[in-house]
Amino acid sequence: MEAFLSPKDSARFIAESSQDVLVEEEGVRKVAEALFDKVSAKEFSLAGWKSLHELNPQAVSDDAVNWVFLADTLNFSFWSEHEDCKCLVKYRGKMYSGYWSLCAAINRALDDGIPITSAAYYATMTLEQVRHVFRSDTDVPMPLIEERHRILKETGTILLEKFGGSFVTCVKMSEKSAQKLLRIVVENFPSYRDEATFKGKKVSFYKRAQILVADTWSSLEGKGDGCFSDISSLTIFADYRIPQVLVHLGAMRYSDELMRKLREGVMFHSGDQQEVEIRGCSIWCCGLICDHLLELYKKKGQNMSERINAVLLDYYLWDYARDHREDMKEIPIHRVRCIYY
Ligand SMILES: Nc1nc2c(c(CN[C@H]3C=C[C@H](O)[C@@H]3O)cn2[C@@H]2O[C@H](COP(=O)(O)O)[C@@H](O)[C@H]2O)c(=O)[nH]1
Repeated sequence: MEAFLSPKDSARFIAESSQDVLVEEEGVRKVAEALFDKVSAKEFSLAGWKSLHELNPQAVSDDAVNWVFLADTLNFSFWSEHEDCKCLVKYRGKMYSGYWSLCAAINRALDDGIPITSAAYYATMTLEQVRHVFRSDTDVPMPLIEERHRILKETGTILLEKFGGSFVTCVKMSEKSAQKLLRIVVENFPSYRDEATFKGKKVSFYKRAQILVADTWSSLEGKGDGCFSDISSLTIFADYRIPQVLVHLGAMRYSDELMRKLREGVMFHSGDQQEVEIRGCSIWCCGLICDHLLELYKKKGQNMSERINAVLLDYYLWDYARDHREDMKEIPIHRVRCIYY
């Protein structure tokens, strides 16, 4: 059976023949220049994963790694039909939305004595128990709750049967290689197989698998079993926020026809040509921004390959998108209900 192209090779192939999404070279250059001074900021650092996000586990521990595995197994599809009518989770007096509503629900369960990050528990949860743990504090439930239940059962059972119930086993098997861990995840956990066919070729994005490797790296602070020698080989994580911010910043552009569909709130399906073009061009665009940033520093005699990679660029742009919702409201997200992002 023909193998899937890697996310990086998929992105190159998609960007080369994309019809409705364009990577703007001039825009890429401008974004790289604008980020030049940001690279040394905490928002562009590995430490930012903990210091900027109170819901992320702060310890370096097996429990933290299993927290990350649970969160990234369910890290998909939080967008709501109406911005003012969405799932919110209240945790320690603060309301959280989107991805952070998932993290708040996980931490709320742990505080209530529910061992939600233990595979032995989540592999056998009933749908009612899943609804309770991930309940919203508004009357809008978290999207795709039935799918989340199915995936918890499937993923928890595999982790118990093949890896002793702990994602730490997978991390140790990866022998400090991000690509090896990525392969272990995609080969063993079906819900992470974020793949498509584009113009006759088998392409991959592996958004949740790649962010799982990245969040594991961050949680372990890039040390010990998390000292991945090839962390820079990962791409950004093709979700629905990164494309929005790239278009907002002028590094990427949609055709008039695609922009019209996005503005009308048209629903796309995972694997549609325009959806694949949005995701593939986002990955390719961010790879060019990274290359340009490294080049700018190289011209100043500085090798920044330890400080600039797609993971840190992604985290920075995703957090930027979070903090600039209002400024970006003219650029609609592309709407897909799927388990991949
Ligand atoms: N590319 C990229 N996509 C990311 C993340 C994260 C969470 N990462 C945090 C954890 C540590 C880092 O420091 C980040 O702060 C979630 N997502 C995706 O976004 C969407 C949710 O968006 P909204 O509805 O606005 O919450 C959904 O597809 C989800 O899968 C990321 O980092 N990069």
